[in-house]
Amino acid sequence: MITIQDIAYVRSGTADLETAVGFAVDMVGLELVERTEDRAFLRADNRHHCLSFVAGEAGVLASAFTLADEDQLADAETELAAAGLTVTRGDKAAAVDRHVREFIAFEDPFGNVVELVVDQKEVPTPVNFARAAGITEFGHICLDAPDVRAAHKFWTRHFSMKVSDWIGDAACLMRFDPVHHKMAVFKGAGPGLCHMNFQVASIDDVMRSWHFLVDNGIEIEQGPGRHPQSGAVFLYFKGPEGLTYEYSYGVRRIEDDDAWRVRYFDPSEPDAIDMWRGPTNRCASQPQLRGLAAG
Ligand SMILES: CC(C)c1ccc(C(=O)O)c(O)c1O
Ligand SMILES: [Fe+2]
Repeated sequence: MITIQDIAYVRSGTADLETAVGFAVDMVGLELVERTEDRAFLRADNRHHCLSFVAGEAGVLASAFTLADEDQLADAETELAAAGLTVTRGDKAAAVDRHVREFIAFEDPFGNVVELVVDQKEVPTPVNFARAAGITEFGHICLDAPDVRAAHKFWTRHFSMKVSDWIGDAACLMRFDPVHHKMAVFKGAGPGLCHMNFQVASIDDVMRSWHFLVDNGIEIEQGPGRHPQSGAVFLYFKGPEGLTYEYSYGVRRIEDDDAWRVRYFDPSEPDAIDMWRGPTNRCASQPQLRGLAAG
């Protein structure tokens, strides 16, 4: 069993570094910590970065989680290889590029590239947010997979993850610490990053950002709304090259694992992911998920 310590970062390719960075800074509000000709690193909290862009082909390159130390990394390497996965150890230059000491990479059963890292660099100075979006931290990663049940099996068999809630066969929300979920899987045609989430300090922040993003002509995918699963007030919006960002406020904590009863939400219900039943542009390509699709 591989014990996950936390989420680390999303690494994304971009065919237009300038635009990708401009959006992450000016719209999302992240701090640009480092920029070279073909790289950019952005942060939302004390992690050196939670999002990096690499100039090249557009699309997510990897999603990363931290492990406690090298021994755990070596054990993870052994366990995943024994499960039949191809596991690659990052070389020194690649580790430096990720601002971690060591890492391994593998593809989940659906082709999502996942990196497990040790000693992600911590930056203790307060974040110099580019705008007052109220971001408090990098909240969660949501991956796409065509078979959410199989993805749940993979993540709970090999990793210290527990399901918090199901949204039918459309989504599985998982936790590895008291936060309701820091990892989710959403039904998609293939691998991909469904979205990356940032927690904000108040409902006012969500609502203010909604107006700000609309005023700036940004595509709102869904929200403002309230997720019945985590209880969080949310807003999804689209960045360049299809990268979806989510702000949310008020995610539930599960302090007593034994007392938590996993719930099952019916994705065909209109309030499956939004108790406020607001409109959505989400899942236009998957009308079978009626509660999650444009209504
Ligand atoms: C629809 C997606 C997977 C989803 C569902 C519920 C929550 C939540 O309860 O906070 C999310 O954050 C989601 O992204
Ligand atoms: Fe989310």
